[in-house]
Amino acid sequence: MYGSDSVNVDSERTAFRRTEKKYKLYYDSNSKSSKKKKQPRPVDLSEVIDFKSISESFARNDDLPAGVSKLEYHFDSPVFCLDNCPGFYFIPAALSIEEQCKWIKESLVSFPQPPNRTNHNAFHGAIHDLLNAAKTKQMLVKDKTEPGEDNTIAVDVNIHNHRWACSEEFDSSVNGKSCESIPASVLLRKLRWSTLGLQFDWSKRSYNVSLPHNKIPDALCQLAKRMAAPAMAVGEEFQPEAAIVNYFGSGDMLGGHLDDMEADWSKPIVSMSLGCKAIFLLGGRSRNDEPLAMFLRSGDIVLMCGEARERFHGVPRIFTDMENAEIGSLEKQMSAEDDICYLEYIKTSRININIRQVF
Ligand SMILES: O=C(O)CCC(=O)C(=O)O
Ligand SMILES: [Fe+2]
Repeated sequence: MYGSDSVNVDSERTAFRRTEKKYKLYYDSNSKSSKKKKQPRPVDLSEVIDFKSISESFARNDDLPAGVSKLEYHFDSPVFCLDNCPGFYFIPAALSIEEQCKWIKESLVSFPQPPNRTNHNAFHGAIHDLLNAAKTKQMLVKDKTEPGEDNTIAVDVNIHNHRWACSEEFDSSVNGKSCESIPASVLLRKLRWSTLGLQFDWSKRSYNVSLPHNKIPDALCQLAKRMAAPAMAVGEEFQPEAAIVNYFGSGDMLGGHLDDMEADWSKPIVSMSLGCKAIFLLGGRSRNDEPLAMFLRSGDIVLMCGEARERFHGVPRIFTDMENAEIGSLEKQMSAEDDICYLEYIKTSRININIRQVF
């Protein structure tokens, strides 16, 4: 899926890699060394397909650009298809602002909770309550104290060999013992993925059904079933069994890949975008095929099934600047005091939840 081959083996000679480089965030080399704030290298976005403007012009005058069709499907939002890419569906603004906020919060609060795994498991083991710990400025303390020894640090949670401690109370020289500590805010910033439902084992590139897991939460299941419907055969219902939540910060990208670990490719992957706007690349069966670039905004849904699942795809860029991020309505919706931590996070981040039927 996101195997390291996606960027390393894939040389810059492939069309996919060249397009990734075209849109990737680079800083101008001379501005980096200067005292001035570093400036992103300007990028030409004129070839990026914009389904928001396609949708707006369709609503105004029933007009669609060549190669784009609208599916005859009774849905609140229009469902667009690409004529030369069967199995690919784009539903712009499919989620209301309220739904977007709900799923941003869930992605930060409950989705990274064990038994769901995250990229932090490999180094830190299971971490509980990350968002709350970041909100209350705690540190993850890896304690070298032997079990049973006295411990004077304020302890809020005690899991395995690490625990949350208040930053003010934490002193690495407590008891003269060396402790490793990492601010929860740093761990939250470095959260890259979490897996829901059946757990995906990245090292084996397969689902490991023996790992403990919870079912996909009911509300997410219902949403995925509803959104998958335009891509399902008549009379069939999508069965959400696993989901991967991707977290992107400024400069992060998801290299070109195929999602090929699910048994039945006729079933769609339901992929929802939250937060800052991104560029999505939809390539062909080979990395040598020139990919199409399109914007993904908060609330957009993409479905990929059938032939579309054989196409390389990836996310080379997210936009975190005010002008391009396009999260004004989200910011307004999250302006309440209680939501500040989510707002601070999402102002410079994108979250993607993609839901899969595994069997
Ligand atoms: O972030 C996205 O929009 C795409 C995610 C994706 O392709 C994946 O997780 O397999
Ligand atoms: Fe993917």
